[in-house]
Amino acid sequence: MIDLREALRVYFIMGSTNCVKNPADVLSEAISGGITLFQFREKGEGAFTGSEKYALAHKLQTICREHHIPFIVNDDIELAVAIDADGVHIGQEDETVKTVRAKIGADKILGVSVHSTEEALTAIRDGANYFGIGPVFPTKTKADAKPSRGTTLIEKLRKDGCETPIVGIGGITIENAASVIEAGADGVSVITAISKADSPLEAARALRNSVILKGMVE
Ligand SMILES: Cc1ncsc1CCOP(=O)(O)O
Ligand SMILES: C=C1C=NC(C)=NC1=N
Repeated sequence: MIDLREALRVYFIMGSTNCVKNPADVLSEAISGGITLFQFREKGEGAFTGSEKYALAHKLQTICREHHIPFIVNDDIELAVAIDADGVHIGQEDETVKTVRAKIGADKILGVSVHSTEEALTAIRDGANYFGIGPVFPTKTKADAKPSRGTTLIEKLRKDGCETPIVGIGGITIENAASVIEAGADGVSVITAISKADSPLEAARALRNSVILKGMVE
């Protein structure tokens, strides 16, 4: 298993509907800019389905493999298993953590979105490897996102002694990313900040510089 705390540092998420340019080009640029992990999230209005979704997933997975970047699939467990993704990310409304862990096996990465201490405890008990916590700041990307809550829950979990790797999500930009790390998250995950940038490469690089602690190995 990779060192998840490091892998979560600059966590890029996207699907075809988030991109202005060709998704493969956006991902390649983001990797060149220094993202540390990628999540394929093909969801919402106009998203691919079926064989087109599989084809795009495989194409983006190939790019990640070439650069040794972990490839995570959002929600679609069947797809993740079919293409041997490095892991999956699920929300509270998807299958249970227990069921998903059984389907993907012990050595895959399993991320879970949590919105409370109770959800976090259950996720850990059932085999989650990291938490996605948000929306931290207001976001327009996820239509049904809960109200943004800042870094309150991240700080609370850390104060209560939670050691589980955490990534913040929701409205994170180059300007506010450092505050999410300072609150105790191991990394930041973004869609818009990179996928809609004129230069996804420059955006990824700037985001990385804002969250990589000075002195850490580049
Ligand atoms: C998938 C998801 N979950 C909570 S907010 C969000 C969307 C984050 O997108 P952006 O980085 O563009 O705000
Ligand atoms: C909803 C989400 C929350 N957190 C992460 C990391 N990914 C997601 N898709």
